[in-house]
Amino acid sequence: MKKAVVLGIGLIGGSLALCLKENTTLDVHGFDASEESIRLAEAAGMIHRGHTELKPAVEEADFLFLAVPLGAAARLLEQLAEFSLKPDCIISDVGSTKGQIVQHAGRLKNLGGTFIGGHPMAGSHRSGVQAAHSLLFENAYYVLTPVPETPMSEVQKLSRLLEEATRARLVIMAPDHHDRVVGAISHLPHIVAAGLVNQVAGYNESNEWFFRLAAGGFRDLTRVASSHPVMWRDILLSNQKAVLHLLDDWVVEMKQVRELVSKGDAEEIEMFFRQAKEAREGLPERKKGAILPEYECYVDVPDAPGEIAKVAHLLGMEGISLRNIGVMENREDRAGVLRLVFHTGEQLEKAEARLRASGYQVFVLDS
Ligand SMILES: NC(=O)c1ccc[n+]([C@@H]2O[C@H](COP(=O)([O-])OP(=O)(O)OC[C@H]3O[C@@H](n4cnc5c(N)ncnc54)[C@H](O)[C@@H]3O)[C@@H](O)[C@H]2O)c1
Ligand SMILES: O=C(O)C(=O)C[C@]1(C(=O)O)C=C[C@@H](O)C=C1
Repeated sequence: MKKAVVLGIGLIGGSLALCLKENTTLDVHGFDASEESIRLAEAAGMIHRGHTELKPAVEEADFLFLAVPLGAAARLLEQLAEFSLKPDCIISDVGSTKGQIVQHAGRLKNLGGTFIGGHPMAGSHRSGVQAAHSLLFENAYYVLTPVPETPMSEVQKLSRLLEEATRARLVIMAPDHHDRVVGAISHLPHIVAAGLVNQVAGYNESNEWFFRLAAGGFRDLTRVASSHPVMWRDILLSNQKAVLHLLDDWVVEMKQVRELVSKGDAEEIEMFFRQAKEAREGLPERKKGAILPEYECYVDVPDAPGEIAKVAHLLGMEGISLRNIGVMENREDRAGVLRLVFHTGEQLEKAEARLRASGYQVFVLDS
């Protein structure tokens, strides 16, 4: 039986291990510096076998996946270069930037097997093995970044395995191209979200109404500011050039808005928002979930006993059936947010109207 080892059983590594175990015939091993994560992964049946020592974990491996923060991934690669891996072993990673790690692997002349950079474009602000789930990558793009020297047969082998395991859409990109694009749609937004939260947190220190009044807009826009600081530190450090360029453009963009506001230019201000709305509505849809698209909304509820039952009862009385219900944990204060998923858009609309009529605040996100 062929062996796959996931190094780092957190959100992404745990999800990948689950996918490999559920959807392939591979013997799936997990390695993590944290004994607790390995214990949890074994207990949840995420892996066939867990390790906290590297050498026995990677021996005889046919596939190795590095799923640790980028700084740790570079150090793990150096350690792997000291072992004699199987010559046909494929080593990949899931890191959010690709240029630096691909270059690093290329320089490690003793590294056995073939290294192919990888990055699933799916994730969460949550981290750790407890946040892992097997549908995380479904229908998401999964980028592979081979270099010209990488044998095509190995790229195909990895691509087929990942497609089978994760049901993601595999795409191939040059590492630098990947870093420029992902810098704009992921790294810059994370910086903006964190900067905004820090700015408002500063105001809130002397006046706590700032956080208390924060509603959908602030919360939607800043969800990702709850992400793992070490992971994001490593992402910015490993994508310095692209991020600096993007930040310069962002400053120009903000200066332009400042100018419009300072001039009181109504027409141009409206145009600024109109252009963004049109562009946002043109984003390609990403349908998640087994087969069905998600018809979902978020409802603010007081964090009190019986609140979930009250919402479910209201909907039940209208004959609206729920496909899924979840409690979001991203509220710092006393209220909570329920995520409701319906089978059809019609049911979603009906539920929205019913809940609003009963005084609930309902948010429907554009897909
Ligand atoms: N979180 C996301 O949304 C997301 C999405 C795509 C890719 N990624 C990338 O995936 C990688 C992992 O991120 P995550 O969100 O799964 O993080 P995580 O914190 O959930 O998991 C990381 C795991 O690695 C372990 N670990 C850390 N250093 C280690 C070391 N030296 N040796 C062994 N184990 C070690 C930790 O104990 C933890 O279990 C990062 O490189 C990140 O850039 C993250
Ligand atoms: O959904 C989130 O919370 C994420 O931040 C996921 C996200 C992203 O920016 O889209 C974060 C980093 C990854 O490299 C890929 C995906």
